[in-house]
Amino acid sequence: MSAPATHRTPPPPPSQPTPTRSGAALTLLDVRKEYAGPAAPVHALRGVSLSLAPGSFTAVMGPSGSGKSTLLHCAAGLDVPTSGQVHVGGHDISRLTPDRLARFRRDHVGFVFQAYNLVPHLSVADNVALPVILAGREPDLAWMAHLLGSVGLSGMEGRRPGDLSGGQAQRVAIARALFSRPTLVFADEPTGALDVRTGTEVLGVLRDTAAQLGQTLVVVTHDATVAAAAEQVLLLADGQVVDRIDAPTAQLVADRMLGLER
Ligand SMILES: Nc1ncnc2c1ncn2[C@@H]1O[C@H](COP(=O)(O)OP(=O)(O)OP(=O)(O)O)[C@@H](O)[C@H]1O
Repeated sequence: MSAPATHRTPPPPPSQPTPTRSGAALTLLDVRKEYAGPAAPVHALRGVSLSLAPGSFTAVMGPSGSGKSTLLHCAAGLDVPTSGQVHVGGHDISRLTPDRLARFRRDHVGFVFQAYNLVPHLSVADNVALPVILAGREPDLAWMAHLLGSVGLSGMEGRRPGDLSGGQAQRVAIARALFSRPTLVFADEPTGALDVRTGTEVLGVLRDTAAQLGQTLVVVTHDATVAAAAEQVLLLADGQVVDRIDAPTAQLVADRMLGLER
């Protein structure tokens, strides 16, 4: 990945180098996002450029309101930037029509939310298969069995979400996100609703399964321990990437975050 900082150096100035697009799983070029505010527009992203290598695991951290979720949503095709480009597999997805963007998400993106977003009256197996069924495709049941085994849910196919612990429910959400074999997997605070031990286990499941499948993983988190499990951490402040930490440790991430919040 090329992003705008070097290993363990002070934060760079806000201007960011343009990364190369060749061979990257995901490239953002000068992405800006404005929302209408009550008085003035809110500048949620102010020119983010980055490039993620295929199969890499990146954590995104930053103070509340710094633009983390907006960044994830623009990169995943859940939202459209006001300007700038989002390249996936050589295509700029930032200017697709809503229909084509929906098809892009269905075929290329897995998303894990903090609140699991499972359908309560459907079984574990049906929750996992739902996006594929809604896309009009036949679910691959052998793949389902493999995936549920990988996330530690073998034998729980018939349970309803209400009969699962928080950690189990998030494992179902992870299996659902990975079931269509997406190239990009995004997770917004996937451990935010879990206790520390369960969160660590669930994150390990997400990281290991995505690594087995060669997927590019991007996780937004407030937790320095979660971020330290990534290969690199991007720090956002006021809508810009202001630092990057390679080979992060929890202490290093916590220290840099403290620096940002001062
Ligand atoms: N739909 C929206 N309409 C108007 N403003 C928005 C909208 N979504 C986000 N914002 C604003 O954009 C800025 C960035 O929000 P975003 O949710 O991306 O930040 P965040 O870093 O993910 O915050 P948190 O850590 O609190 O979840 C904030 O000022 C927020 O209030």
